[in-house]
Amino acid sequence: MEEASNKRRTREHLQQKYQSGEKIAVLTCYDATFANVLEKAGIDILLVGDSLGNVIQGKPDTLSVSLEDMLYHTTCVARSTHKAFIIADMPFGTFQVSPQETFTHAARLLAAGAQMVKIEGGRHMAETVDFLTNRGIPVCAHIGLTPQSLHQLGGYKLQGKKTEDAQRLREDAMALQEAGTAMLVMEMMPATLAGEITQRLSIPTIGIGAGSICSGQVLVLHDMLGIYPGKPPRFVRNFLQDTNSIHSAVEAYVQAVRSGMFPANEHAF
Ligand SMILES: Nc1nc(=O)c2c([nH]1)NC[C@@H]1CN(c3ccc(C(=O)N[C@@H](CCC(=O)O)C(=O)O)cc3)CN21
Ligand SMILES: CC(C)C(=O)C(=O)O
Ligand SMILES: [Mg+2]
Repeated sequence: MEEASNKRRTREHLQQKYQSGEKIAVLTCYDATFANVLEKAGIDILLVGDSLGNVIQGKPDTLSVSLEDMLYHTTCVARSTHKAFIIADMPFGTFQVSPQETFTHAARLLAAGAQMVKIEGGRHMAETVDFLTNRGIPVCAHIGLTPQSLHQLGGYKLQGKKTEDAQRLREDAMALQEAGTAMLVMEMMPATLAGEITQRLSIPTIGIGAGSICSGQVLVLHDMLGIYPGKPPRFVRNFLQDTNSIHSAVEAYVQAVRSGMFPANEHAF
């Protein structure tokens, strides 16, 4: 019934999927043509990620992606879709200063067509999540490997390996949920830790390099098509190599996420 509907997906649709135990399939998307393919292939959520700094702009990291960049790509994705749920990343520097300033920036992303914004960070972002949530802006939080903290973390590395780091991530997740977070991305964390957090929370979790127990999965589109240059991270699977079109590759991804076939142990930590 839901799949037949031509209306824009809402948080209620996602909540229904989450409660029925159906896995949520997410991919990043930055432009109109791919957005159209992804929507037709049944992707639940299109994430306009700040990974566009790497993938679209050819930068070494996401740190210099601007709000204007995010607004432009969010507009492209929103304009060309009619039912996909769209989340936009808040880029580095636009959500750290104050909840008030963050609201102003997040409101622009919603005006550009996003239904939810994503913010990197743990318990220290709880106040901002609370502020936005109470003023009409749903927030997805992002913990574990938070690429915007590259220089703080010392590289794109697995997070939560030490007992005390794992405990901090558990507490971050609880604090963010408490503050009203609608969804939680967990990146590059041990599968057992991400699974434990998922079972403890009452909001959907979306994993990337966080094992198969999460409520859903996300990958960077160009990674799962095998066209991003360089050695892909361990959590990436190339879905294009066994099919003959991008549409089929994306359908295979949706199917693999829904059936629990992706991620396999080889993609997890
Ligand atoms: N194309 C692309 N894909 C991504 O997943 C991605 C981006 N860009 N840009 C922003 C961040 C950066 N991310 C990254 C980048 C590198 C690794 C990586 O090299 N992982 C290694 C392990 C490194 C280690 O533990 O020391 C791996 O083999 O998984 C992981 C995530 C995830 N995000
Ligand atoms: C990989 C996902 C979670 C992301 O934040 C991005 O694409 O920017
Ligand atoms: Mg991002």
